[in-house]
Amino acid sequence: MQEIELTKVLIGGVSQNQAYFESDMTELAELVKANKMTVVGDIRQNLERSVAATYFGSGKLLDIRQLAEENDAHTLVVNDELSPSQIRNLEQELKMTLLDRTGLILAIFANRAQSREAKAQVQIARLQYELPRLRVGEQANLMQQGGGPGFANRGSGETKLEMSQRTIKNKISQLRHELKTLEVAQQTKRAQRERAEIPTVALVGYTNAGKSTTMNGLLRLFNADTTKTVFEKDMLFATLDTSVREILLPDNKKFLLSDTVGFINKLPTQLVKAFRSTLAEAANADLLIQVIDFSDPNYEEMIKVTEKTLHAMGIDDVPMIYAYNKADRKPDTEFPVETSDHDLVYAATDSASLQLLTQMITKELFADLTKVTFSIPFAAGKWVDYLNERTNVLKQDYTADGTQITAEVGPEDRQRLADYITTV
Ligand SMILES: Nc1nc2c(ncn2[C@@H]2O[C@H](COP(=O)(O)OP(=O)(O)OP(=O)(O)O)[C@@H](O)[C@H]2O)c(=O)[nH]1
Ligand SMILES: [Mg+2]
Repeated sequence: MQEIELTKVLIGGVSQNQAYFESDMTELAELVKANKMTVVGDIRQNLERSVAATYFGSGKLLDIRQLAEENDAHTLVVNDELSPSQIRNLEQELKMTLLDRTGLILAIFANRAQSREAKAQVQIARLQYELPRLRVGEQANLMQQGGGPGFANRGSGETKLEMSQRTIKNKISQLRHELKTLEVAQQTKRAQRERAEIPTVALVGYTNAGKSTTMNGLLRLFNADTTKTVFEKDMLFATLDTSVREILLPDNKKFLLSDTVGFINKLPTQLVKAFRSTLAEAANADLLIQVIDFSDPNYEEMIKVTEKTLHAMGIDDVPMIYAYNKADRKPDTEFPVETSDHDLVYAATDSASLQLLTQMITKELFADLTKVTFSIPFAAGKWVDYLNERTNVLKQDYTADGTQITAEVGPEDRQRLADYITTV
């Protein structure tokens, strides 16, 4: 019963005349929705600086109380990360449950995490967030009971009311250890792929920009097996796990494409750290595609947030294509258009757009391919299979001595098959 009531929330924020306050609040409402709660009221206050003890000024607290009663709301979600004492004071004054932006994002991640790795990462982040907020007594931390507004009952499991700081710290190191083991397995997989020399591309960007839709579009265009598509939805943080898929192009070139977790303004620092290993796919990629929701008036700020987050993750030196998506929603915008070598305007739902994106990816990944003719004796026939499987074969003739084969190959293959080269 209580849980149903807790899903009705008020959202609130203190504006210090920030340029992006309005869109921040809209985003907060979206986050609330993504956490399966309903916004029934909205409170804003213009202050030079938020109040140290209670975030809002005292007059505003009365307004909030009234609005909460009128709308039967028992939870207040605020747009900033509050200090533990601010949360405590507000809960006491308002007789409401308080959830700050960080707590809300952590809650979404906790409810949405699927894989063991994502679950462990999110749980570490949550425990780090809770550590300074541990409380004893009757108002004790709702989140730990699993029945709070933030976290659904399933998931993290650490439900004891009085979990001591030490227990939490132990739990964190245990989870870190578990994560290490999982990471080793991932690294092995990555190393295998690297040995196979298949170039890798990672889709990165702000949450809801269209990364998963782009991935699925490319899969539908080039892969017969459409069971490999990933989850896409108009919801913040639809994707929490990295998925890697092979894209095989008609000319036999192939690359691996990964879909990754989206970023958001004020992404909790605990999560940035937690997701570093998930984003290892992006860090090790040969090329990043930054997907941008071009139809969002705030897209430039979203690019900044993405770049800042990538930088915080130590991902700085990977070449990037800026893919301005959802052009179909932007009036008077022509698409698909390659605006420069590293920029395109497109729609992930449009196949001509996906073809253009593929061309740009191909140009970047396979720039060092050259046309080479090999003469391969029958005894070395396995190399004929090798070339047919792995490269774009342009011509193939069978002669008395063996196979004459012309293919587009990279420097490694040229070296590997150097003995058989006839013309370059
Ligand atoms: N009109 C239009 N909608 C799009 C386009 N690309 C994506 N969308 C929609 O945008 C929403 C978000 O798409 P996703 O692909 O799930 O976004 P994402 O970047 O993977 O988001 P997260 O996983 O949350 O980080 C979905 O409702 C898509 O249908 C596009 O080119 N045009
Ligand atoms: Mg996604």
